[in-house]
This record gives sequence, structure tokens and C-alpha cells, in this order.
Amino acid sequence: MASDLKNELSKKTPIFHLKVWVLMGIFIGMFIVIILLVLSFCLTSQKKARRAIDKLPVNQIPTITKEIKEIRVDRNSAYNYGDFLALHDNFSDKDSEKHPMNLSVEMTKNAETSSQFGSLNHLEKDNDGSQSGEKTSVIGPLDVFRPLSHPITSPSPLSGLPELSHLGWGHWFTLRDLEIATNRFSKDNVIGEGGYGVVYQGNLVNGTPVAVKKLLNNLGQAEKEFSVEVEAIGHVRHKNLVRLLGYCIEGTHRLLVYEFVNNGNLEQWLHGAMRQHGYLTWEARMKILLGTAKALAYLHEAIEPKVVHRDIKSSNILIDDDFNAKISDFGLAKLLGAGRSHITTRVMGTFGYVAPEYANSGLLNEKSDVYSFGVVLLEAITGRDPVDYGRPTQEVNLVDWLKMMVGSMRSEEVVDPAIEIRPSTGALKRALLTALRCVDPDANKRPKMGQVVCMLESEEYPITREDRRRRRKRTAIAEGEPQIENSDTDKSDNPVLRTESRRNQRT
Ligand SMILES: Nc1ncnc2c1ncn2[C@@H]1O[C@H](COP(=O)(O)OP(=O)(O)OP(=O)(O)O)[C@@H](O)[C@H]1O
Repeated sequence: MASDLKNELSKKTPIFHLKVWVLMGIFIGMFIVIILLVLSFCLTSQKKARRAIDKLPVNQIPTITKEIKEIRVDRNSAYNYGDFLALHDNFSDKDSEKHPMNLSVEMTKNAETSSQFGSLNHLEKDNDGSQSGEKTSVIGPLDVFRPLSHPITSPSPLSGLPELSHLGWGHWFTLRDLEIATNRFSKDNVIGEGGYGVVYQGNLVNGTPVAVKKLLNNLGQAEKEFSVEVEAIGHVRHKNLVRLLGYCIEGTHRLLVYEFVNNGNLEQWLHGAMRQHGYLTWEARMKILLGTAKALAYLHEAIEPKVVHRDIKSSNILIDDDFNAKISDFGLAKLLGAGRSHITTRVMGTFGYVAPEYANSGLLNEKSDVYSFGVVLLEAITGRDPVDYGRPTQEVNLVDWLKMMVGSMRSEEVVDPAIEIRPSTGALKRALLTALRCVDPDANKRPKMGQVVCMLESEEYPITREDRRRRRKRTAIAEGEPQIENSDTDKSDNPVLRTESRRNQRT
């Protein structure tokens, strides 16, 4: 049997005249070589793909971030704000505009490809609602809602502390906790004093640095200020909003505990104590203003009810080590529910920053914050106070002086002389035009904060659709075409535009 097989294998085949076993050996060898080739090809292509990903800049690796943590407001909530106060103290719910808080937590997902969304076109699409993101509550450009500096996965400043509050966010501190944190509210720990209380620097038992605001309890306003801050920012998080970590309600004491922002505030950098550390560059100023604009866009356009801050001013813009802005002091904030274009309130705020319609009639909506933002932007550009009685009469009011200077084509002269490296003409024009649009006396003509973000970020000279329409109409009028609308829009309120159109006429 075995010898038969041997004979068969030793026979020569008609093809190649080779013995059968030799031919079989060749086939088996070739098969093994092919398998090895296929395997090595697969391995090298995997390595190449991995190397290609490693070479991508971090911001181009498409990841989905969870960036805004928001607790929605819902009147049907089991744990509402009134219940909460009743639980802890004998607060009476006098404020009819109070919104109870629901504990449901929502994550707003946002593709981290924000740099691609910085153009005005994108803003226009988003505001039209035709290209909104994953959640309808995100109205502005995605770029406005960049990821938090502390993503939700990072260790919480509250970790290691015993008790979470009944509001579903933050920590409920005892007075003793805060006494320990602030060295018994030592004078040495005082950072500053505002209209409603004293702010102390401190450290929680887990080492987290905090700012503790002790509200003056001899004022009826303290209760109001406390509830407004808790409602307005307790449930929201944004990189450019100072984070409220918790609160304390004990007897007549009302305290608020914030993340500590360690690099002063914009007012101190422009006009006060921080100037001894040097002057803010143009870039640092624009970074701070852009961050402020993003936080306001978030408050006005991304959450419901929207929050109108009511006291935007340079001393309420805190600054961290990396010169990121953090808006603070929500004691005067108002919540504006859906469908309400404005509310009428007692005028509060700070002289020089308050919008004219709000000062004159108490009519408040988010456009009042836009006005105040415009004043802060002018303050940052010029280094001047909004109202400065130490200057000649025509220079006392910053907004009026600016309009006069730009109107007489002296824009280059308005830049803060302390800025060593002056901005380019384009950058200056962009900032001035944005500011002047924000301080338009007609609240309806002011841009939304989401639009302001895009104007400040845009490489282009910012001209809105409305202005383009006006310009086209001006050209049409000049060319003698029939006039369709009332021509009073021909006189642009905006001195920057006027300057440009005059220049165009001359050339
Ligand atoms: N979270 C914080 N981190 C660091 N400093 C803070 C913090 N919050 C407030 N401050 C500082 O404490 C001081 C007092 O702030 P507060 O907001 O109470 O009043 P204000 O803005 O100075 O005055 P006003 O009552 O007119 O708003 C300011 O210098 C402010 O910069």
C-alpha cells in the first residue's frame, strides 16, 4: 500500500515533468508565502492608520463633548425652590417671578469642531433655525458654547465634601464650614466689598480655594439677592461664568460660595490695583471681551428662562490666570421666561453702563445687557472710564466721545495709549464697529450676543445683513432707482459706517 503511494508520488506529471511530491511541495510553499504576505500587509496598514491619527492636531480629532450641564426650570417639579426655602428657613415667597427648580439634569452635546463655525454665515443659518445643533435650546453658533474648562468628568471642586444640596447642584454649607474656610471671616481674608455684602477668600476642607460672599443681613435686599443668585446661576455652568459652588442658610445668615478667580477683575486691570502688574495687551483685552460675550450669549440664547444679568460692568468681569473672563455678581439678574420680550423693573445697575431705554422707562430685556457689554468693550479699547468727570466736558461720557471721534475720522486716536503694540486698523475697526452697534440707542438695532461673538471672532469687517441691505439701497438711490422704503435709514447711525462710506466717495 505504502509502496503504491510512493510509486504514485514519484511519477512524473505531464505538466512541467516534475514528480508529484515535488509539485505538491511547491504548491504548499507558495500557499504559505501568500498567507505571510497578506498578514504583513494587514499589519502595516493598521500601523499607518494609527500614525495618521497621532499626527492630527488635537482639535481635529472628532470627539463629542458633554459641555453644558443645565438643570431645567419646571413649575411642576416636586422639589421646587419655594419648598426648598420652606424646608430650611422661614423665608416667605414674596417674589412672584420666582421659578421653582426641577432636578432633572440635561447634557448638551456638542461636536468639538467649533473652529469651523466661526463665520457670520453660520450664525445667520443657526439663528434662522435651519441648521440648529442637536438640541433646539442651542440657538447661537456652536462656537459660542465651547467646552468647559472643567469638563464634567474632571474632579469636582466639591469632591470630598459631605453633603449635596437639595437643589440638585452644589453644596449646602454650614456657617461653621465657612468660618473654618475663611479663618472666622478674618479681615485679612476680605477681597472686597460690594453693594450687598463682603467677599472673603477661603479654602474648603478639601483644599478648594473659594470666594465667600456674606450678604449684609441688615438689608431686606439680602434675601432677594440670595435667591436671585441661586436661581440665576446655581444651575448653569459655562467656562466664562463664575461657578456658584454652594450656599449657606442659617438663621439670618445668607452666604454664597463661589469658585475663586485669582487674577483680579477687568476694572482693576484697566484702571486700578492690577495695573502695577502691567498693562493688558490688545489680545488679552479681546480675549476677555470675547469670553464675556460668549457667557452672555449662553445666558440669553441657550437657556430657558433666559437670564438678563442687569449689571454688566468691568468690575463684574473676573479674570483667571489664563486671562479668561468669568462673569460674576448675579444679584441683580432677572429671569425672562419664554414668550416675554421684556419686563418692567425698578431700574438698577451701575451709572454709565445702563441702557437708555432701561434707565428711562425700566423696560428690561437682554438688549440692556448688550448695551452694557458695548460700554465695557469701549472701556477696554480706550482704557477710559464710562463716565469720567475729570475730563473736559465733551469727553466725560465715553459713548458720546467715541461717536464724536469716530464720526470725525479720528478712530486711530481712541486706542488706550497704555497698549504698547497697537492693534491693526482692521482689528480696531472690528472692535469699534461691534461696540458701537451694541450701544445703538435703539435697542432693536443692537445685535444679539451670539452675533457679537461672531463679529469679534470674524476675520472680516463685520457687516450685518441689514447693513448690506442699507448699503445696496444707498447705491440704488445714488443711481436714481425708484425708492422703495422711507429713506431715513440712509443716514446710518453708525459713525464707523459713515466714515467708510465717506472714504468710498472720496476714492
Ligand atoms: N469668585 C470670586 N473670586 C475672586 N474675587 C471675587 C469673586 N467674586 C467677587 N470677587 C471680588 O470681590 C469684590 C467684591 O465683589 P462684589 O461682586 O460683591 O461687588 P462689586 O462688583 O465690587 O460691587 P457692586 O456691589 O457694585 O456690584 C470685587 O473686587 C470682586 O472682584
